[in-house]
Amino acid sequence: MAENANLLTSTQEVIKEALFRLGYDEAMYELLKEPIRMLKVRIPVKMDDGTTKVFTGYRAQHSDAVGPTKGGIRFHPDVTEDEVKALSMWMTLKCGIVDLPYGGGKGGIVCDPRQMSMGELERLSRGYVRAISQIVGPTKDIPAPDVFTNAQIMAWMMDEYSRIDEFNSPGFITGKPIVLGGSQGRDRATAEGVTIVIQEAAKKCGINIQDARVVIQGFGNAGGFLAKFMSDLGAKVIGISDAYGALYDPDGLDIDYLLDRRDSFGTVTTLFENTISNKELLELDCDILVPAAIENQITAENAPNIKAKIVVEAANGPTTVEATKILTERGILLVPDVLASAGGVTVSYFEWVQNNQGYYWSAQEVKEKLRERMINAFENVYQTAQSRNIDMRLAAYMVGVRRTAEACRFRGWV
Ligand SMILES: NC(=O)C1=CN([C@@H]2O[C@H](COP(=O)(O)OP(=O)(O)OC[C@H]3O[C@@H](n4cnc5c(N)ncnc54)[C@H](O)[C@@H]3O)[C@@H](O)[C@H]2O)C=CC1
Ligand SMILES: O=C(O)CCC(=O)C(=O)O
Repeated sequence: MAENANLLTSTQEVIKEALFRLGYDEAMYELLKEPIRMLKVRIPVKMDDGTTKVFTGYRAQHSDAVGPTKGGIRFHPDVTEDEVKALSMWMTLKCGIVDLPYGGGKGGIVCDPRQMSMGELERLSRGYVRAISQIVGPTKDIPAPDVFTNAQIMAWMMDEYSRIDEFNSPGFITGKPIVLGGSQGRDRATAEGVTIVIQEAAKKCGINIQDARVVIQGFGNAGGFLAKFMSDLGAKVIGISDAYGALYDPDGLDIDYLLDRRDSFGTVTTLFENTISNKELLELDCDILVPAAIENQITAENAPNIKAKIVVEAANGPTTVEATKILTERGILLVPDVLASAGGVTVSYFEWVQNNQGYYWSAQEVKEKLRERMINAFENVYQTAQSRNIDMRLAAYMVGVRRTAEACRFRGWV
């Protein structure tokens, strides 16, 4: 049978199995198999050359049974409606796994920010907020950064929403600059969460981080901070990549140097002649492999060739359902995205809480609170997988979907 690389339908397969194993019926699956709300917008933007270009954007809200919806906004040429829907469903699962009072949301704009000026990006960001303003807000749906979006874009969006709302609304969006109500530690939170689960997974597999060889696909917010944290812990980061290629050194790469040379879109390999492909990178001999870029990177085709002992998904959706089965059967511990990358939304939640109370925490406080949630989440998913003899992705879906299903039941929806 051909492999299912459609992010939405493959997510639905696992959600269905998770719900049925938890004892829910077909009606609950019918409710949770798609977002409750999906807005498609067209955004006209005046370009620097005087022309007008019209961009397509989406905002999906998977479930608001538990609380407001929450999730990032992606600027990428490959954004599709199904991708945004699947991403919003994964946010519901993440929030359930780390126990945040949210449902999942996600947004995306089909564009290539690498080809746009700062002025064009600002007008696009503000236009998107105007287009979706009726369905978002601090108590409805709270956006955040994702691929090719950053604190500056969050700042423009917050400013635009505040104008519409006629009120300074820092709680509308997270991942803001600190001076606009951003939280300490949000910029590094995704990678910090990934580092914590790598440490927990390594303990389970008897791997000493200081002896570990690590390969990371993607060198942006998630992959870049992660490479730094892993090399600071004494691991040897032997491979990294970006959208254009990969760098490999069996003796370990100089991460500080590469971070210094990287551009704001996480690109660094274009400065080097001696590169390998992303495909080759994923199959390198290593102990820990971290896909931290985009979806559908580990498939039934290359899963048999993966040499890592642990695969930790910092990216959303990098491994197909079929590849998950192959890796699990091969005895490779796979820590799924909805668990591994939940550090970002966890500190986003902390940011929103701080905005709501108007009192701000120290970096240390944020770090400790994040650590506690990530360790509990890892242990909960790991024990579920062990006790039910299922793979870590299905276990994570079971842990993640349970609270939303319960909330739907108590509300009398199903
Ligand atoms: N930023 C965050 O807080 C969170 C990010 N994630 C996920 O982590 C992944 C990376 O996100 P960020 O680091 O925030 O994005 P980013 O925009 O900061 O960096 C993306 C990196 O991926 C590379 N990349 C893009 N297209 C690629 C391709 N076709 N092949 C190989 N590499 C490619 C880019 O060159 C760049 O190095 C995404 O899946 C995102 O959804 C998950 C949770 C939170
Ligand atoms: O920080 C957030 O609210 C969401 C981050 C996100 O989009 C993700 O975890 O995929």
